[in-house]
Amino acid sequence: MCGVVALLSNEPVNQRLYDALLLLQHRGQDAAGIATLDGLQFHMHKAMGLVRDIFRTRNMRDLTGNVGVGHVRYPTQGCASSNQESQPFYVNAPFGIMFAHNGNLTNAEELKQELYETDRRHINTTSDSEVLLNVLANEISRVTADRKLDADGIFEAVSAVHRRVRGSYAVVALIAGKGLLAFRDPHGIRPLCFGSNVTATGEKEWMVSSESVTMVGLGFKLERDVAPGEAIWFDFKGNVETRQCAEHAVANPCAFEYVYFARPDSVIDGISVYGARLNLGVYLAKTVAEELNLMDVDVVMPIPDSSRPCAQELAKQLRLPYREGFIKNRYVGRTFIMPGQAVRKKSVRQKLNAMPVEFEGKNLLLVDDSIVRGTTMKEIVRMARESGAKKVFVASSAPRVMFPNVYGIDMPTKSELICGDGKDADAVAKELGADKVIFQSIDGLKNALHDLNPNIPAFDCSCFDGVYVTGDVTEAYLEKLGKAGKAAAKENDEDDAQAGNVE
Ligand SMILES: O=P(O)(O)OC[C@H]1O[C@H](OP(=O)(O)OP(=O)(O)O)[C@H](O)[C@@H]1O
Ligand SMILES: NC(=O)CC[C@H](N)C(=O)O
Ligand SMILES: [Mg+2]
Repeated sequence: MCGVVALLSNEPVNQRLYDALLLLQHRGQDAAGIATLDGLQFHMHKAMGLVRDIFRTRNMRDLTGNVGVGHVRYPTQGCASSNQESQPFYVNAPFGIMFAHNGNLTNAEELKQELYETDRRHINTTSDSEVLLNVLANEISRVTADRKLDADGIFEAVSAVHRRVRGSYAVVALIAGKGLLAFRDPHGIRPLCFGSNVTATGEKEWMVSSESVTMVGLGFKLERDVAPGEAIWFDFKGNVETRQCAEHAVANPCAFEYVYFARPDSVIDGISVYGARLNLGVYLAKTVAEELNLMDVDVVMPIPDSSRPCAQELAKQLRLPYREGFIKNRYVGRTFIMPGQAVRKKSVRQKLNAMPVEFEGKNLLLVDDSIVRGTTMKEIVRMARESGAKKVFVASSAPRVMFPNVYGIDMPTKSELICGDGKDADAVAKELGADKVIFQSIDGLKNALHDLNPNIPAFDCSCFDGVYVTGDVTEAYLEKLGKAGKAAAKENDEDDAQAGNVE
């Protein structure tokens, strides 16, 4: 999962793009970048690392201009440790395009070949985002071969992109001298919204962003989500046009955004992420009440951070005391989105500390938002026992994660998932060393989200139910992805070992 943002104003945007990226940091911790456009000249600074470490005053000073795009990266394809693959990406023709992408293409390999053989375009990295940019550039080139670029031409190009590209993509693209384009894949798997503000001189300025939290943080009014398949064109003359560019657009937003990825204070496709997490607690409480004798539970305890709203609501529903027993070191980032398994493991230990007073002699019901590889929960159960817990029950607000995710969450192989081999809850409990493990049901997850926006026909729940909404994901593709994922994981672990990040 990555974060994208774009700003179009009549005032400088560098500082505000930086502020927006800080608010999107939870979506990607590996690399970040900002590009601005000043007249016809792009300025860019991108590097590996966290936003606050990458941008120095001298970099910020160089990012002049009143329009720009930004990106925080959590790699899903290509090389995690290469600055070459951090975003924004740039192509100089047609016009000069600066581009940022959140998502993952499922036909990137075929497109790469097609781009070379047919469109005579070379892709120099292993990033699918560079592929997507070149498809877009090629289609804009084709449309403008014999006419000037206008909104119709832009929308025609995006329609062609939708016809050629499969997978998930939420995109912002800045075209030199022309305008700012935003579009979302026909299933709307990854989030994208836009908002506006009035500047000191009374002119309207625009922001496009992965999450609405940036609108609130920067004083913009959220207009709405970009619809699945829709494109929005903000030209530099001040016109804004929107069009549905997909033939069969249907909303299938990713359920995992609500479970874990997005910030709780964002609203995605009309659903408050915080509200979704509370409601997941309501449904999870029902399952817990069926499967556990509540007399056996002394306290409900969250695993900070993401599970807190769910755990609080669950405790309220079950009329059980809620206690914080794990204290989080606020200087350690999210562990799930770190690229190597060894460093993830080490970080869980650095990140969470148990307070014995909340554990000694007690039966705990630990609540986490998800158990994916089991890295977090294995350590947590061990720490709970070491701190004197009597019984350790575990509940997960997400169902069992059994299938790889191909739409922008880095879990490409079944073998790395604790439930990838179909393990049931009892077998998971054994592996984690817990007395019992209870998972949310898939219906519980779907209902918890549907309750909050019945207009969404279906959510992408592929990592839970194996249903891939784009319809093109084959066993052969998953096998190939698995192999690439394993190789990347090995490389990341080796890099971490070399850098001394792990023992
Ligand atoms: O089973 P695993 O593979 O360990 O993955 C699941 C865990 O990872 C995430 O936490 P993370 O530390 O990334 O972020 P958080 O602080 O937002 O909870 C998530 O909230 C779970 O705790
Ligand atoms: N998580 C994402 O959105 C990643 C974007 C792109 N696929 C990359 O690997 O850089
Ligand atoms: Mg967590």
